[in-house]
Amino acid sequence: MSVLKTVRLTKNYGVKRGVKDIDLDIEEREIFGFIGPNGAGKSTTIRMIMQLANPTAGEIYLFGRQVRGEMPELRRKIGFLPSEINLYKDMTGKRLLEFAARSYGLELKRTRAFEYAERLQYDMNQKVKTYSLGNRKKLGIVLSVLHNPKLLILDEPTSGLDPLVQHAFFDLLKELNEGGTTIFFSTHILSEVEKLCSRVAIIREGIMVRTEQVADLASHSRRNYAVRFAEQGNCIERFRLAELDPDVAFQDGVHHFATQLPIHETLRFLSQFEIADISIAKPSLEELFMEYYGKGVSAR
Ligand SMILES: Nc1ncnc2c1ncn2[C@@H]1O[C@H](COP(=O)(O)OP(=O)(O)OP(=O)(O)O)[C@@H](O)[C@H]1O
Repeated sequence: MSVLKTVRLTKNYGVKRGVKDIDLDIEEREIFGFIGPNGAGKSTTIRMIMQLANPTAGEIYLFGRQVRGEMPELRRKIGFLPSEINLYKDMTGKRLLEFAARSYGLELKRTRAFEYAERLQYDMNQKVKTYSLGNRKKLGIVLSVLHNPKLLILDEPTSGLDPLVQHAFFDLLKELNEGGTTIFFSTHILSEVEKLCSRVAIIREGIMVRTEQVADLASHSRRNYAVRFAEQGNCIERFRLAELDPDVAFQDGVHHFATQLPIHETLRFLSQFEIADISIAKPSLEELFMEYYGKGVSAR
């Protein structure tokens, strides 16, 4: 079942670019990553899903129902962590959590909030105005999961968390997911996607460039070649290697290039010449992302 779906979701900020034609479809129990560089449009998309910003065009479906105006019964099934958290500063974290629990008809001590706080090393007895960024984030996280939501939407949840707390937080997310919570989170950090997600959507300059299984990302046809020919020296021009890759480079006797051509075609081309040594490697996930981020990849 689709838990969160957007169809051609678009937001224009006057003449400024927001996001265009965002199509997401997140299945029940997925951990889905929404990755893109700063300013790509992640928060804009999430704010529309959470009805904090009005779409210019497009549709949003939550749990199979189209979102139109306020829908408090849907909101109760969702846990949300905004990228910037504004909270009542004169209250302690505990008071705020009590307040939030009550709004869901729950008693704080009957929720798992104390356990979560301990796992995230969060002292809920301090007043919010004394909080560091990390502590605000921790409170935001506990607030977002307090009511055991079916869908958790997290906008850059790890910024401000130290590595130890991040680790505890990821464990918590995995556990919630195993318990049935669908998770959608935005990030610009690739390793977070690799660690947690089954699928990922890549957004760049307001446009989704790809949605893919994380496991499939590294298995694309592009391969990195390193070739040493029997003939000494730089053979790029002599062997017309730029036909395989205009960015071919020669270093320490080895020719380096990458191509999406089928391997057998590349080898057929290269075997016109005497090869002393060759290695063929899959690109790393990091390289693939840099390609999606950096170059003009056509939207699909
Ligand atoms: N309220 C606003 N008014 C005008 N432009 C906005 C507004 N909010 C966002 N934008 C613009 O929309 C684009 C997308 O911004 P958004 O905050 O959604 O990106 P992001 O992917 O969440 O970035 P980051 O990782 O830096 O948080 C940017 O060009 C930004 O300047």
